[in-house]
Amino acid sequence: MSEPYLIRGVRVVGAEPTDLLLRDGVVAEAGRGLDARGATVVDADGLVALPGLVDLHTHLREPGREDAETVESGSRAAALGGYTAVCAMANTSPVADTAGVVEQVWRLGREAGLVDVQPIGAVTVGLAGERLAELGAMASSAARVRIFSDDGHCVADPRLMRRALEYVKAFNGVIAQHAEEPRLTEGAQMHEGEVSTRLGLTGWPAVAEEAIIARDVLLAEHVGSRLHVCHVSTAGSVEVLRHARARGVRVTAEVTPHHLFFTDEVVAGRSGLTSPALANTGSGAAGYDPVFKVNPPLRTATDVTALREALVEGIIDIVATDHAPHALEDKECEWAYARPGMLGLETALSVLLSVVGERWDLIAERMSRTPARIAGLTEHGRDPAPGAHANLTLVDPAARRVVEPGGLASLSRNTPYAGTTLPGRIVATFLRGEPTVLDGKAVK
Ligand SMILES: NC(=O)N[C@@H](CC(=O)O)C(=O)O
Ligand SMILES: [Zn+2]
Ligand SMILES: [Zn+2]
Repeated sequence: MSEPYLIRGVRVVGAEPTDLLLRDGVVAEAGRGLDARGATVVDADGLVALPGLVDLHTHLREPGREDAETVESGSRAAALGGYTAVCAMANTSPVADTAGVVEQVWRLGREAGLVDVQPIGAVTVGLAGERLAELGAMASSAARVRIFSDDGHCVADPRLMRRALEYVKAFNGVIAQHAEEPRLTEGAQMHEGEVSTRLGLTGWPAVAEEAIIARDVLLAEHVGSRLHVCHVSTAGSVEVLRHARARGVRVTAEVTPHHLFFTDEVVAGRSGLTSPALANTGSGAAGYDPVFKVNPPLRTATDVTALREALVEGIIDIVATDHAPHALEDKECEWAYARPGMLGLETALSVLLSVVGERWDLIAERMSRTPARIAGLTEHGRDPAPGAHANLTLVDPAARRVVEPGGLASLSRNTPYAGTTLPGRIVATFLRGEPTVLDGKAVK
């Protein structure tokens, strides 16, 4: 059993300061002026406690690309970002399409012991989009997989998608779709629009995303299954989701921090929004910087505004990082050859703070409670109150920091926020009452 911790004077989800006693993995007591009784005291004056953040969309790269990230390094990045649980995407090598691979990832997560690593299983064998993977075996494995995704690829075949949705109903699973009609994005390099025309890069049209979401919400409605939409990036997608919600379709959706923050203008070397958070964006001044290459691509200011409004309104349920580490040789090369994807775990909370301000209840809802519910992670996503598992993070909202790629715990360096000043700092994170981060540093 872990030693007890007394967190002194913390504002739980922004409320009036109180003390929290963490003992035996749970919040044992809450209230002012608690007796330390041998517990280690953490002075949390001015800090806000949030339920430990839960990321529904993380790429950990193990097995296969341990040079870019491992379960351990990604877990450390997650803890430093305030996370207590992450869902690990299946596009590893080998692909997480069998009980064996998901159990391996799950076990590596337990060994690292920094966050709960919940593996996501592939929908199709090898992500090839041809036949269903062993969904049932992954669900009944030790990893207890409930989310399935071919992320990186779209399950483009409508009949396969239908069968996957039907199959996972038996164990209340969910299919997380990377919505991209592949025929509409062949050779695509960035968002299709004014900027792509100016730069002479092949465009990735918004309709390639919207068409798949429209199809999938209709399929989910038809078979009565749960659908989750990964990294929603366009205003049109928000409208499709709004329509589906009104019809009572069981669909949830995520947006990434980067789609809330950047526009396609950064590809041309300019910041596209007039938000003060963007005025100090330090990187990308030269244009064509592959750090901004991502799938789906960064969109227009109209899209960013629609995504922000949808997140506040709840049409988009959660923020998920799509943390996508890539080795130097895959990113520091010509735009066309660079892999898509950017880091996210260590900056997500700060980015959301810069976008929505100190709306702590909204932040807790979108970054912890709802993602925990979608993933079925019952030990997570509960506000720190007596009886709850002691999975929480302490944030200093007054702190500011300049993001330095070399200072990140991720093995990769592809952060789009290099040189950017962001608000907020994670001071401590606790997983079942044990600190994984203290004084802003990883404990192990
Ligand atoms: N987002 C990305 O641009 N890349 C992701 C795959 C994905 O999320 O589609 C990756 O695995 O690198
Ligand atoms: Zn994806
Ligand atoms: Zn992804």
